[in-house]
Amino acid sequence: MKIAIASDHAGFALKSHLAAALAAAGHDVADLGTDGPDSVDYPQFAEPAAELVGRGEVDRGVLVCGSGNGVAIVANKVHGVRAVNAHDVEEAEMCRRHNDANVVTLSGARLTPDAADAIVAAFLATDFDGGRHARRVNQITAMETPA
Ligand SMILES: O=C(CO)[C@H](O)[C@H](O)[C@H](O)COP(=O)(O)O
Repeated sequence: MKIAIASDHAGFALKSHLAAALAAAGHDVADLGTDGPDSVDYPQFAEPAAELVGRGEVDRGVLVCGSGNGVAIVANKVHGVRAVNAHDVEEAEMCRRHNDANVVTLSGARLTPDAADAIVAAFLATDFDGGRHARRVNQITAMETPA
């Protein structure tokens, strides 16, 4: 799977771990930074990664900041993106099954690498249920201004 990944400084350590783990698992990972622990502004990194998802140039996005909230807010401004801040495996599964989420956001401050690995694995492996959920996702898409 093609995956865009990005973080700010507060997500840098977890993002680095996830980028390496996803590449080792055979995914095609586009790491859009940040590239170190120095303080940066999360919109500068989350937006380009989310744009790749919105344009269909990658299959999914993984974004990390201190809480997972800032990058989720940014990603959800991008046309075609449905981003969810997942705190556990069940949330990751449900955001795929019911919301067809294409970006998962994570807390670099609260998640262990093992917990994040499990969340991302569930996010990548879980299919959209469709059916009544497709009707609702279509209503969300209809709210977006044209690209
Ligand atoms: O956007 C956030 C909060 O929703 C992220 O957690 C950021 O990483 C955080 O705001 C960064 O804060 P810092 O004090 O500049 O490290």
